[in-house]
Amino acid sequence: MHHFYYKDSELYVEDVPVRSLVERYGTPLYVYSAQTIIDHYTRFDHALEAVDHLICYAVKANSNQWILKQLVNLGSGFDLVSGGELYRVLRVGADPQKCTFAGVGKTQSEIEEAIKAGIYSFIVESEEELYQIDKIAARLSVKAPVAFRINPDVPALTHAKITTGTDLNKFGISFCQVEDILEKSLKLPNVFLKGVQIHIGSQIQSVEPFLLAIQRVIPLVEKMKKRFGAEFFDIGGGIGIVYDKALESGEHAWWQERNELLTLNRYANAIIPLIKPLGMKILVEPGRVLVGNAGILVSQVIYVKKGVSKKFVIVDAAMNDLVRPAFYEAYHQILPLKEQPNRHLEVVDVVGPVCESSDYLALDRRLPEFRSGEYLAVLSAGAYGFSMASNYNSRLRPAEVLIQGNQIQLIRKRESYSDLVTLEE
Ligand SMILES: Cc1ncc(COP(=O)(O)O)c(C=O)c1O
Ligand SMILES: N[C@@H](CCCC[NH3+])C(=O)O
Repeated sequence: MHHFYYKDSELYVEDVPVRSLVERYGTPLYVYSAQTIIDHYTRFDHALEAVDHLICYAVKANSNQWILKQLVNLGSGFDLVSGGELYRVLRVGADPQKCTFAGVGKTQSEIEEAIKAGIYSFIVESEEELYQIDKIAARLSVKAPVAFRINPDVPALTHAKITTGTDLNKFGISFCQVEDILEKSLKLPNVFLKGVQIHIGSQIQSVEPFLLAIQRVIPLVEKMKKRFGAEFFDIGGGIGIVYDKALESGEHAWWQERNELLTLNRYANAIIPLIKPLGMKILVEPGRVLVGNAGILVSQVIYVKKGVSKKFVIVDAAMNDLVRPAFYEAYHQILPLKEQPNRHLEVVDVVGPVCESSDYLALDRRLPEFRSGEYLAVLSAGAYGFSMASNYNSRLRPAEVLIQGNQIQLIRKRESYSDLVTLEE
């Protein structure tokens, strides 16, 4: 579900023609729909209403302050993985008591910053980290809240690079080591057990891996509640979204819930019978499912090149702007800003100007013929799009605009050449 659709053959975001945005702000340009984020958050919140819950948005998915502000206004908490993310959420008025701090490599200064900010809980990923938190908390004369991230060793049935819950991954404490570390933690004077967390991966498209992981850890979670006073069970994020037919050309944007999709309701209905009997506060850490389909990346065709074996549509957005295709062979739907029903379809690679053969947005994609100067939209780019962007090849990172109804807000300016070098002076 999202608010991108065609009207009179023009691509719109909410009440605004995308064309008017590129004329004003240029390309490449990230365009977000605020209403889509609000709708997703609200749906998730309703879907979980049978349990005492807190949604902690995974800031890494899209960390623009104005996006975070939308989520603060909705009452969201935040899942953080760095001091930088903590800094961002505090700046936009997030309640630290709704923030968790995960990540395998929290530094001393990050731990200190999080304790001083008064976060709800650390999500501890190793024994050494636990001792470090205890030591820093002692120095600050406080008791720090900790939750253990259990690695349940289950397959997430997703891309290997975004699987996190098996013993081959660096994340969490192995299922079989948790009790031993828990016993040790009880002897530490400056930490106390607040909860348990799992997060098995990202872009998961069926409910089974979630069920398997939850079922696997439930006996341990119960024990941690009854014997050691854990108050929350954080079941992580990872819910996948639709990338292939995010918007069917010619159709209205409100795509129907299709049977095969892992919808928020389906997810909630499947897991609630398992977690409700625990009587604990349930945390979820969604990133992609809240913002993924709320953003597009708009780009202009620079050249069309007919090679011997392939035809290349060369655009002004590249892997530095959206790395997912290069990094995960990810599929993002591509649409013209202006529908041209009379154009014939052809198979092309849509590529950027970066000097890497993996710099592509689409490979062997059947698309309506594009001509230089025309615009296209790469859909479902709201999560892990700008937040993973870089300045590789000394390219300037794109501007970002947020739309709500007919309101247009430039939420990040396009970088300039001087931005590239200011920190080197
Ligand atoms: C600890 C943790 N929580 C939440 C998320 C959010 O994941 P997703 O965007 O797939 O919901 C991630 C990223 O995979 C993560 O590492
Ligand atoms: N960055 C990844 C997801 C990883 C999520 C963080 N653990 C993506 O674009 O799909």
